[in-house]
Amino acid sequence: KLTLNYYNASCPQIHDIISNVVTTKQINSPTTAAGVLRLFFHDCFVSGCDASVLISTNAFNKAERDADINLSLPGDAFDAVIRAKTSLELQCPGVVSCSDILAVATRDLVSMLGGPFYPVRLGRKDSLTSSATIVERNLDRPNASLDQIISHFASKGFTIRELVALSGAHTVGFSHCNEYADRIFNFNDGGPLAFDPTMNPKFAQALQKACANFIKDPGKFDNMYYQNLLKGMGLLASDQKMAADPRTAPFVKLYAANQSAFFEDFAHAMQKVGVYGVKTGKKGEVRRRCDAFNNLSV
Ligand code: HEM
Ligand SMILES: [Ca+2]
Repeated sequence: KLTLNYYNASCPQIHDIISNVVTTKQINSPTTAAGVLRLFFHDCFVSGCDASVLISTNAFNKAERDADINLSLPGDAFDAVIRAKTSLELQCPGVVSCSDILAVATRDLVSMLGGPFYPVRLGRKDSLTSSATIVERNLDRPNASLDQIISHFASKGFTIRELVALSGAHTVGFSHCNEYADRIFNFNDGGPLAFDPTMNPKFAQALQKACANFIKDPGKFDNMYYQNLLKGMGLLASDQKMAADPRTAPFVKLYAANQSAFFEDFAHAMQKVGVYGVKTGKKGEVRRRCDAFNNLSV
């Protein structure tokens, strides 16, 4: 139901406006791109790509963004979308949905980091609800088993190959220490410096020293993530398991060896994420502000 030319008549400048705003934002705050990519994923996997993650909590409702797993989504990512919305409201008031902005901004930022460019179909409506309570059951934690993650992705219609390709998003951005501390300290109660044996020992020891915000390569979207997994240098336990498991390892090896194959599969899977659970027609609205429903009494 979504189309490439949805705003051709109502807001022909949509692509220029979004791309200008997010480019400026990315230059001033280089962590924006990874943040927006994660924000998009956390939006789409929780009740579809409908900007439900952008809603602010108020006295009557604890919104998705205040669910524990979303607290580490960076403010700069939200800010990028809000800035694009502000600019669009000046040029084409009340026309472009926040969920479409998030989808286009994500694509623009991925390609700005050197990742693939892919078409984004438009016409999503924004959600009429946002509830913190449904978030955790729709997103995986790094300590989930690969069985859990695979079956969760399958339940949303994503194949194992698509799971491995989408996880390549972890080639950019960073992870807070608490997300992998259980792998580098006191692993299986083996003492304070015991680490997960699937990790490269030098890597584990370096992380123990530096256990702070660990920068991978926030600046570039490439297939390093898969090459690192093969060297035991995956940060998250869930990622590292993909290099060892026979169901996922063939794809990890393929993408580590062949960046074009990764880009092609990633681009395809991102388009699929982008139409997951979208709302059209009366099932949603075009929000005036991305952080609040139009009917402020709900
Ligand atoms: C398969 C299950 C997944 C798990 C368990 C997972 C878990 C995580 C965790 C724990 C972090 C670190 C957060 C922090 O410390 O702030 C992270 C970061 C990130 N995730 Fe995932 N993730 C998964 C899938 C995905 C997918 C499918 C995408 C996008 C297509 C994605 C995009 C990102 C990005 C871009 C970051 C870096 C964010 C930043 O630098 O601000 N993740 N993920
Ligand atoms: Ca959503």
